[in-house]
Amino acid sequence: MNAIGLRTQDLVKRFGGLRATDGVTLEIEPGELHAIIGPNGAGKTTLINLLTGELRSDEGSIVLGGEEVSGTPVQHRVGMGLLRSYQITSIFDAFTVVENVCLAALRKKGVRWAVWKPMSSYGDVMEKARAIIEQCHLSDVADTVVSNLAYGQRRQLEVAMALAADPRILLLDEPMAGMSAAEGAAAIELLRSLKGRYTILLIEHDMNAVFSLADRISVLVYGKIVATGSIEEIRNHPEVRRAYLGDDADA
Ligand SMILES: Nc1ncnc2c1ncn2[C@@H]1O[C@H](COP(=O)(O)OP(=O)(O)OP(=O)(O)O)[C@@H](O)[C@H]1O
Repeated sequence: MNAIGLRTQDLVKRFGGLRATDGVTLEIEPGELHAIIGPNGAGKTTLINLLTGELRSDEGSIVLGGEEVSGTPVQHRVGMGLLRSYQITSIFDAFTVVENVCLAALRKKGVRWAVWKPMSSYGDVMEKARAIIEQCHLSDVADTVVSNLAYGQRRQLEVAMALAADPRILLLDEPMAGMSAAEGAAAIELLRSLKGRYTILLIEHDMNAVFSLADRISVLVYGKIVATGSIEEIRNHPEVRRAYLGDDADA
């Protein structure tokens, strides 16, 4: 397994007087699917931005695959295999699905795409792209121009493009947001098929998705982790029920 782990210790991010990340200590094992849940404004996106390097922490450490990375830029962490499913690379609407996945793979290899060369001339990359597309259940639309995709397919493509860059740890920020029930079910299926092969940090509001996929869950409230544990432990945790699920929650 190529997956790497991630640890944070006493991580702090302040916005003026607000501690959006307030002493977060997390330990994510290689190959684990670890979900982070929490109410709106709890600091989930801020935490992801600290992990990718888009934001700089004020205090604390981030250790990726054994290396302290808290002072390093985004590209260094991408080079270590830390990939975020959106934003890592822009999708070209006028290109097909397979062309977009090829571009993501080429970028990772440091190869610049020569516009006058047909994609098919990048044989090995094309082969890899097709395999990833199949894995992401996008084969039927592989040669479709992205602007014609359904919303859910576009979100699957974002994951496919992250996979094309050979991730060792994937950060997924609400991958099911805005999806229909059928699209959400397809996305859950995709994530299930990726489980164990990559380390995955999943931020998701859809509790069905979280409870059906996560190995462990951490609950973030006002910038602090109030609980980390298995699905059962989180479901039954009194503070979690009070702060997040609602005291009468039986979900
Ligand atoms: N750049 C910023 N400047 C000032 N305050 C910020 C900034 N970014 C986030 N915040 C504040 O930090 C807190 C955490 O925000 P964050 O977006 O990380 O929460 P979240 O858990 O991702 O929320 P949501 O579930 O609604 O996406 C919020 O109070 C937010 O208003």
